[in-house]
Amino acid sequence: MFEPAKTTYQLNDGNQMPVLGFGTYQLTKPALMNQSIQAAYESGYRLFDTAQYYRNEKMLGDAIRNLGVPRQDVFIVDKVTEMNQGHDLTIDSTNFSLQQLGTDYVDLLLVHWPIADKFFETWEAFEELKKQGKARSIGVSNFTRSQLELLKTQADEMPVVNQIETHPYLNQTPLIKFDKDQSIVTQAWSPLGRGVVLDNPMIQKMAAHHEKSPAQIVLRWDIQRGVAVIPKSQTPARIAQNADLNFELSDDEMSMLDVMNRNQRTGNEPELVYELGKQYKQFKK
Ligand SMILES: NC(=O)C1=CN([C@@H]2O[C@H](COP(=O)(O)OP(=O)(O)OC[C@H]3O[C@@H](n4cnc5c(N)ncnc54)[C@H](OP(=O)(O)O)[C@@H]3O)[C@@H](O)[C@H]2O)C=CC1
Ligand SMILES: O=C1CO[C@H](CO)[C@@H](O)[C@@H]1O
Repeated sequence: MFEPAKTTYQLNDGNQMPVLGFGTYQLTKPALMNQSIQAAYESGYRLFDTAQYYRNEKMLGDAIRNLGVPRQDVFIVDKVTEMNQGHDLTIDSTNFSLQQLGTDYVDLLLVHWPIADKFFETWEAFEELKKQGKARSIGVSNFTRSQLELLKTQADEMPVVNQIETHPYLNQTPLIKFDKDQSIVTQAWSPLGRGVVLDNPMIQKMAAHHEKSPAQIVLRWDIQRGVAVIPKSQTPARIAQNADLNFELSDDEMSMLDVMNRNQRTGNEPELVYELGKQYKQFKK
């Protein structure tokens, strides 16, 4: 039985993280943010995903406070943007993010993208923020296997979450397996491929069969393959629909979804972003 408010993954640091979360990228108007967070909370979402880059932390913090629920009832994910990486900037910008959100801690703090020239010092700052209780859990986003292996050579503690782009057209099966072997929970960003995968005829056929929408099929596939999801919608009916995942895909349906991969990204290629950091390091020498 999938009950959004109660279904969680056990993280490697002992904390629990909801399997379902709500993405807030591009929600930049207070009224729409309020309405969307209210609808999401009522539908059972407890995790809310933001980033310094989204310029909406204050708005999200206000919308959460407007719910009138205890702080511990929600799970806030924030991310330190490329520009704010490095030891001191990570600490300072996170303190500013906490002020913007109006909270003493985030439940999960992520390195938004791996940047070569700030790689280890950023993570050191993350470990300090965790010790100070400002981040209950620490993780990364858009890290490849080789970047996780590199981090392991110096990290005192490894990330507990890797938030990556994954959907049926970018299934990321090898990285998800590697994450799992390292006790890292994979969280899918753009789980709906920003809408692109919803037109797939085979997904539509499965949706008709289950009397569900294509979005529900894709989100259910993620949950059944052990991946956490953070779909975004500003449409109340879709917000509710994306949390209504109480059905099961057969093994055959799971296999069909598993082989739709086209290596098709909606966002940046993590290795390229990382390499740019390397080039910048050379340039500064
Ligand atoms: N770590 C990272 O680098 C990144 C993290 N993220 C995070 O992941 C979240 C989700 O990814 P995002 O890029 O927003 O894309 P999604 O894959 O969640 O797709 C969002 C789009 O799908 C539409 N949609 C939502 N639900 C349905 C539905 N049931 N039926 C039809 N269409 C639907 C939305 O429309 P509408 O809103 O109009 O309803 C919107 O256009 C972000 O909001 C952000 O929090 C995203 C990108 C990168
Ligand atoms: O979180 C994010 C929102 O989307 C952007 C555009 O694709 C990404 O670059 C960024 O990582």
